[in-house]
Amino acid sequence: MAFLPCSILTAARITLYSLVLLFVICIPVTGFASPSATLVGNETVVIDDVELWRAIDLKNHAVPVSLTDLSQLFAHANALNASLTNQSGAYLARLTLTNSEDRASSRFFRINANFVDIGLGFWQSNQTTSLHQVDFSQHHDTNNPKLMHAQAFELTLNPNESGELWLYIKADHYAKPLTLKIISSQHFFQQMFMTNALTIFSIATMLALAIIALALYIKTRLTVTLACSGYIGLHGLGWAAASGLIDDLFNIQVINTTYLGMILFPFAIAAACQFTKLLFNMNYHRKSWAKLFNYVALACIFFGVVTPFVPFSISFAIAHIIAVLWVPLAILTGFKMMIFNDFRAKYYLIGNILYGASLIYYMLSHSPLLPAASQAELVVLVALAADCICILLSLATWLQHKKQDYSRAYSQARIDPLTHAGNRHALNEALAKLPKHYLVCFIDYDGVKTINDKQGHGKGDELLQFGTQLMNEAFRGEGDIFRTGGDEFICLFSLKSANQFTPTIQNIKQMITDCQVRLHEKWPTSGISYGIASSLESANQSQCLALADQRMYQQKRSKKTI
Ligand SMILES: Nc1nc2c(ncn2[C@@H]2O[C@H](COP(=O)(O)OP(=O)(O)OP(=O)(O)O)[C@@H](O)[C@H]2O)c(=O)[nH]1
Repeated sequence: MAFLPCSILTAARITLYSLVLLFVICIPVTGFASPSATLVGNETVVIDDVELWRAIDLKNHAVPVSLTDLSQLFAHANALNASLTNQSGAYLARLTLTNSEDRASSRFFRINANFVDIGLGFWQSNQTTSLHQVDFSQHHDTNNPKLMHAQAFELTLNPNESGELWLYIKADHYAKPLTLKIISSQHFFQQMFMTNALTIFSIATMLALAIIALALYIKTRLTVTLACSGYIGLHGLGWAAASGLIDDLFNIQVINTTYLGMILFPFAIAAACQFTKLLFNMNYHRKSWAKLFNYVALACIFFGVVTPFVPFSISFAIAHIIAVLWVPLAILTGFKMMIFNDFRAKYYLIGNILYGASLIYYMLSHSPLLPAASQAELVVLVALAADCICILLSLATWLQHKKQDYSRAYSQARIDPLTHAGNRHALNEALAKLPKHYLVCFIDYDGVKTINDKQGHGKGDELLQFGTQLMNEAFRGEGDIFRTGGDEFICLFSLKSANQFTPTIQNIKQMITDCQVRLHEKWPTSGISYGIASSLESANQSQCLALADQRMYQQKRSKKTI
């Protein structure tokens, strides 16, 4: 009986020690257990970044080149408890892969990272000893698919082949969860087409609109068009860089161009501030608003200059804080301007609401609220392209109204407000355009002073208006009439050849006689005195005008002496 409690105690001790030992052994085993994937048919496998990547000490390691390097790095790597979003540095992943098919299976491995300085894949098959290496680094991915907003490489597994895929990645910033998607060729090419087509279309739209705005600036020299070009163009260039398009097109080795998007963004917003200020004429109508936009623009330029010299994660944060502050400011401005009945606000507001909505989607896609939201960058990019179209439309509306204002001012400066005949300014322009052969007719109304004195100035005005109307009707299509003084008018007739002089002079005389008859019916005490001179009789226009004036006075004098 004494033995029993002792053996039970020992057994309990052994069991306890075994459990502790098992627990101690299991911790690292479960902690470092590699995820695995089995390739079946066309199925897409998604591996979450939290369970995939292990953090490597960034400073004390060399880029792995062999299986031994990989194993050693992996042994000292730290498991992650969180997503790689907003992290930076070097990470390693080990994944057990099995091709369950009896045929070779080709798969694309899509790593959800925009910015990648070093990206290496190593395939160690269980069936062979050689280590197959693939480089998907941004600078060396020449043999890999050119996929915007992410990195990808292809791997073909033999029938029923299995093994381990190692992934080594290093970057200054991971903007989103570093999910790994293993996709069949069929699905990958579809996705690649859509992603690249939409990205290139959106960026091309932005750059084309920026060129249009720049062309408008060259033609009009209006600063608002230059600010518009900067606003749209810098956004377009920024996205071309951030999406990887510039890297894929030009393969620039000096710098990793994907990082440039964040550096260009503050400058794009500085241009947007100036565009907004100029579009709504804030310098004249809303000076405090103009000041605010100037300060925001200056702050953006400051951050734009600073960003290349700070760690990229800070540049990334600065750019995103600017976006989060800018969009509500732009929407608020659009709303306010709509309240002030400003015609330019319509497109401006629509564009910024679209862009703002896409940014909310982008932020939700990086939060637990909307984890299923995908292709957030693409959504933002397409919305931004639509925003840029709206921005150019608001500029077009601005220019249209400016043109109308200009035409109004132009005609107001050339039209006599009482009679609506051309004024002296218009006469000078018309004289400059006269052909070789022309006729000048000087006209002066008779008895205006008497009408003014006896019936009042209003009646005198009516006489001048009625007389101009009569002559406009009579000369329509043949001559242009201008008011040069109180009751003095000049009519210019352009002729195609010298043999038109005689018939045209006859015609003018007949037309003025007809006008006189109708004028007399309404104003019996008034009349028209006129003198005609031709380019044939004079050496220049001044002589011709003086001759016509002289003849008009001769006629007026002869009337008075009768
Ligand atoms: N109602 C009116 N009168 C004007 C206007 N501009 C000038 N006048 C008058 O037109 C007259 C022009 O002077 P005159 O040509 O000497 O006057 P008139 O009575 O036509 O004399 P004759 O030409 O010699 O027949 C002056 O009395 C001006 O005050 C105007 O815009 N409206």
